[in-house]
Amino acid sequence: IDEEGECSLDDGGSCEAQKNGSRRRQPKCADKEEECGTWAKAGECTNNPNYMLVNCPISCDSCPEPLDLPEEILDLLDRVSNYGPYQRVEGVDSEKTIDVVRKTVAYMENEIYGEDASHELSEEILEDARGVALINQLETNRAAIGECEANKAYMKVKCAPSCQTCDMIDIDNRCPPLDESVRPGLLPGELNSMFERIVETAPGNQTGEVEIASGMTNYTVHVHSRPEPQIEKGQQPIISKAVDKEQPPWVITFENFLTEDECTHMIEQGRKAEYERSEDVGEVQADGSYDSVRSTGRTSENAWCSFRDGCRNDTIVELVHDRIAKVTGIGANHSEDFQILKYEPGQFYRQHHDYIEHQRDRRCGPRVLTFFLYLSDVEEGGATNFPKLGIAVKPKVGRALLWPSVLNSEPRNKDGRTDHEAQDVIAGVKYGANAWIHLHDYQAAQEEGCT
Ligand SMILES: O=C(O)CCC(=O)C(=O)O
Ligand SMILES: [Fe+2]
Repeated sequence: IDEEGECSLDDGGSCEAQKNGSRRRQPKCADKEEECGTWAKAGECTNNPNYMLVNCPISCDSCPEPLDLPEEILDLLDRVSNYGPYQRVEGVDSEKTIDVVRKTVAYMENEIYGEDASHELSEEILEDARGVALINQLETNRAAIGECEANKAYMKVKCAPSCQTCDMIDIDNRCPPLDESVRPGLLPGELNSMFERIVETAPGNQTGEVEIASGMTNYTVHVHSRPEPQIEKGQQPIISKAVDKEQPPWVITFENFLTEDECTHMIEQGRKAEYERSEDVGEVQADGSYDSVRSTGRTSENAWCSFRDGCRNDTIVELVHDRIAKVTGIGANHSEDFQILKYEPGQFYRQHHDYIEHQRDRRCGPRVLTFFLYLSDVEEGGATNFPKLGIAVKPKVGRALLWPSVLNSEPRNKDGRTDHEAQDVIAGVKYGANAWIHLHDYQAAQEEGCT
């Protein structure tokens, strides 16, 4: 402390503490395992921070700076360290954040680890509450600014301790089974009748004048593959798996499904949401979600057109979702957010199927249809090829491609014949968009973290 009574040296706060006359102590910061040092040397602090920063803070050099804080808060921070890494609480929301920390610690000590705790969460899930959903700075801050309510699906699982929702980490608690009385997007037999109706009613396929309904375009439909109608000696179409397997699946394209302006607008929306390297579905996590993994079979970039970036509720984007819903007869709530794709020369997506097995038994149900939109012309390459069907569709601005991932007789089950690939773009840039349509309400399932 200098002559004017001010602290002239930056000594990490010790002088300030002396000056204010407050007592100073460091939160108890200790390694909890003997192997901490060895693990830290092996790089585990960066490879496995969820575990290491909680259990080996000394070896990871993550002990907090000496703090000039009241005893009650220091004590609180020590108790937090039983469940997550040390945190700094600072900034404009620090009062609210400290409140969240108080509630969180009490919740963990009593309702989760207390002697009278009545939950039935497994060890694995509790581990997850400390790992994936550990109490960290970011999550308490988010909880403090009301994110537990505003961003429910994510927060209740990924920030469960701070939102006091650890029971929600268990997918069985979070996602009760779907009400059997809810009508699925397709009943057995409706896949064929849907495609037949789409072909028959395409405005561009009509002879004579047609009125284009509001929000719709004057598209024409081309059939690349279809099952021959199998009509019982009377009138009813035969709905059977045997017939499904004998007959080729539907693949149709739409010309002028989108206007050029709509295509440009969607590409721009993708830019706002930011194109990033595309990923595939990875491994199941303790909370029942699946992580995403980079794969060598898919080298494009994509952007999700979600509410988060104001994309899904963009006027044109909504118009396109509604157009697809009118054509398929399946509500836009059954559709995932558009995944807007960008392929530069040399980029591709190797042979795969869009059906995701684990979703068959989830609230959203499986993907039943892919409505694929071509948003740009491509100079050379970039066709969507169906190797098992001998069909290749070239990109063209405004064109759309529709195919099923499931069987007409069993809309929950995969039709393995609609494997496809995005061939290498050779010259130009290809933009496209996937709308994956599910058997059930995908948007509702997504909001609950149940996909
Ligand atoms: O880009 C294409 O033509 C198809 C893309 C595709 O199959 C996918 O994203 O699942
Ligand atoms: Fe695909």
